[in-house]
Amino acid sequence: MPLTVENAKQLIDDFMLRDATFMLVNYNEPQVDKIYILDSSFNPPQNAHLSMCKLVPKDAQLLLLLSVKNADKKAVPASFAERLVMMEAMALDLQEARPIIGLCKHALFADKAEAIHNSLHTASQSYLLGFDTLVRLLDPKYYEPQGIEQALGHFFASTKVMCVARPDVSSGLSEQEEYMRSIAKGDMKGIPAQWASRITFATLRNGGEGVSSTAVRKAIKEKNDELVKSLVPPAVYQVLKELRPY
Ligand SMILES: Nc1ncnc2c1ncn2[C@@H]1O[C@H](COP(=O)(O)OP(=O)(O)OP(=O)(O)O)[C@@H](O)[C@H]1O
Ligand SMILES: NC(=O)c1ccc[n+]([C@@H]2O[C@H](COP(=O)(O)O)[C@@H](O)[C@H]2O)c1
Repeated sequence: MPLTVENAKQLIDDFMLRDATFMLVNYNEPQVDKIYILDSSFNPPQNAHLSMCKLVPKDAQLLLLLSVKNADKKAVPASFAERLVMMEAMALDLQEARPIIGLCKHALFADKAEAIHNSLHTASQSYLLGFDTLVRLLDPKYYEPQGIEQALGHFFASTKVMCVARPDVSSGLSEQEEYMRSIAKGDMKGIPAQWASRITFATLRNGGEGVSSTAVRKAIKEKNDELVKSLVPPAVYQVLKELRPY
C-alpha cells in the first residue's frame, strides 16, 4: 500500500524518538547483499536522481536513503514525510532495482555506511554520488581534528563510490575527469592513491544532466509548470500536484 503523508510522518516521528541512526521504512527486506545507495535530501526527487539510480547494476539492489541531517544544509520545505511520499513515487520507475527506502540521521558518509552495515549486514555498499558530493566527501574540513586518512580509511576499505559527472559553471567534464586522474596519481594531498580503485566515474545516460532540486523548487515558485514537469519523474510530478509541498 502506498505511503500517505500521515503514515510517513508517523514513521519519521518514531525514528526521531529512537536511538537507531538508520531505519528501513518500507516493507521489503533487502534481497541481495550488494546495495547501491542514493543518499539525498530528495527535496524534491528529480530526473538526475532517477538517472543515477538507473546506473545500478542488475545484480544489485537500490537503497534510496533520506538524509534527515545534512552536513551543510538546513531543513527547508517540503516536510520529510512529503519527501518520503515523493521518494516512493520515484521508486515506481525503478522496480527492476528492487528499491528499498531508508532514513538516516548521520550527515557524513562514513557514519552512514557504518550504520547501514550494522543494520543490514550487507556485504557490499556502493554510494552513487554526484561529482560535487565526491569533492565534499574528500574535503578534509569535515574530518578535523582526526584527519581524512584516518576518518575515511575504513570507508574506502569496505565501500565503493560511483561518482557521476556534474558539469557546471565552475567545472566542466574534462576538469572533473582530471580531478579523478589526480586522485589515482596520488596528487591530492592527504588522499591515498589507492582510494581511486574504489571510485568509478560515470556520466548520466538517461537524462537529468544539469537538473537540481533547487531548479525544481525555483520553477515551482515561478509557477512554470511545463518546466517542473520536464525536471521530475512523472509520478513525482503527480505528487507535487496533489500535495503542493512547496
Ligand atoms: N544533475 C546532477 N548530476 C549529477 N549528480 C547529481 C545531480 N543532481 C544531484 N546529484 C547528486 O545526487 C545526490 C543527492 O543530491 P541532492 O539531494 O543534494 O540534490 P540537489 O539537486 O543537488 O539538491 P539541491 O538543489 O536542493 O541542493 C548528490 O550526490 C548530488 O551530487
Ligand atoms: N564529508 C561527507 O561525508 C559529506 C559532505 C557533504 C555532504 N554530505 C552528505 O551528502 C548528502 C547530500 O548532500 P547535499 O544535499 O548537501 O547535496 C547529504 O546526506 C549530506 O549530509 C556528506
